[in-house]
Amino acid sequence: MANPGTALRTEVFETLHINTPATERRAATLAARRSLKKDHQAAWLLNAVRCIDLTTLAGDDTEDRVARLCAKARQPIAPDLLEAVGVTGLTTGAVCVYPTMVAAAKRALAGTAIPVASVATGFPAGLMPLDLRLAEIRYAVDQGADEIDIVITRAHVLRAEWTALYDELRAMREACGGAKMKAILATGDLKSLENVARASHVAMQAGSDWIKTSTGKEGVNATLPVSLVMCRAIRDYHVQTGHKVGFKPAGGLKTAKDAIAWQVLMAEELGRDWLRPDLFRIGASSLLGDIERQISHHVTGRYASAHRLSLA
Ligand SMILES: O=C[C@H](O)COP(=O)(O)O
Repeated sequence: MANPGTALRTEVFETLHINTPATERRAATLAARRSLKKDHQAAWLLNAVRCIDLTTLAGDDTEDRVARLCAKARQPIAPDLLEAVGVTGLTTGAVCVYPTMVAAAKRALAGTAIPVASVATGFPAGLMPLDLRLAEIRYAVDQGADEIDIVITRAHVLRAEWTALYDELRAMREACGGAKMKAILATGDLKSLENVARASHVAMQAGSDWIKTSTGKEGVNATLPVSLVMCRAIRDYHVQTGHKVGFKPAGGLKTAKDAIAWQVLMAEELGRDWLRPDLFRIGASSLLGDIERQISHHVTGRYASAHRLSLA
């Protein structure tokens, strides 16, 4: 269900303080969980696949590359491996592309329920006049995008301009129309965990359906401490308003181990509801390869050599 947002309520976050060492300690325990049984690991990895926003956001993207990405989204794991674990119909959560690639992605995914997400608003820096950023959202929606991944103006956070940030996000939300909105906070640019929490609250109050860590292009992208802070903000917002906002870590998630750690975070901090694609996405361009390798290991008992697995 879409998040309608609320009025801007700065009192929710203005005085908050985050204990950084405690956050880092808690995050470190998530990455080190040993309690997951082997059988359960395959199930967790398959769940990660259905939550992946399979992404290509490169300067040399072409319609052919996007078509190949979409073929992978339709069939992310080799059919013989899926059959061995008794799963059918597995797809990724979405594909994520630049606006000019949306039409090609829609064509390649015709007949499936896989949504197309488009970045917009001058991704990745967002340093364009607001009317052009809004026009870009409308272009992507016209092309058929089901979800829009916007970037925020980092300077609004760094200067504590909460009304400006809220108004900008509200305008973007409106430009999305019927498409869902993910707000990319670019946490690597925000300087402090307090700023990450404040930006998370403003993005949710303005009606974002997901809050997302990073573009994948910042110097530091998704980390567990930042994700923990964002999940706590989602939890607080849910308690305050009854609305469930999703979470999307993105940038640098490459291993099956990462996929497990972030799902443990969701399950422990937010509960099992947040392990579904409507409330959890992993933005990743290369994670699928390692997940497929681990599932292959689970099925066959050995690691497949690289030439046996598709190029992901
Ligand atoms: O939103 C997705 C990111 O751009 C993907 O980052 P990645 O290439 O590090 O997986």
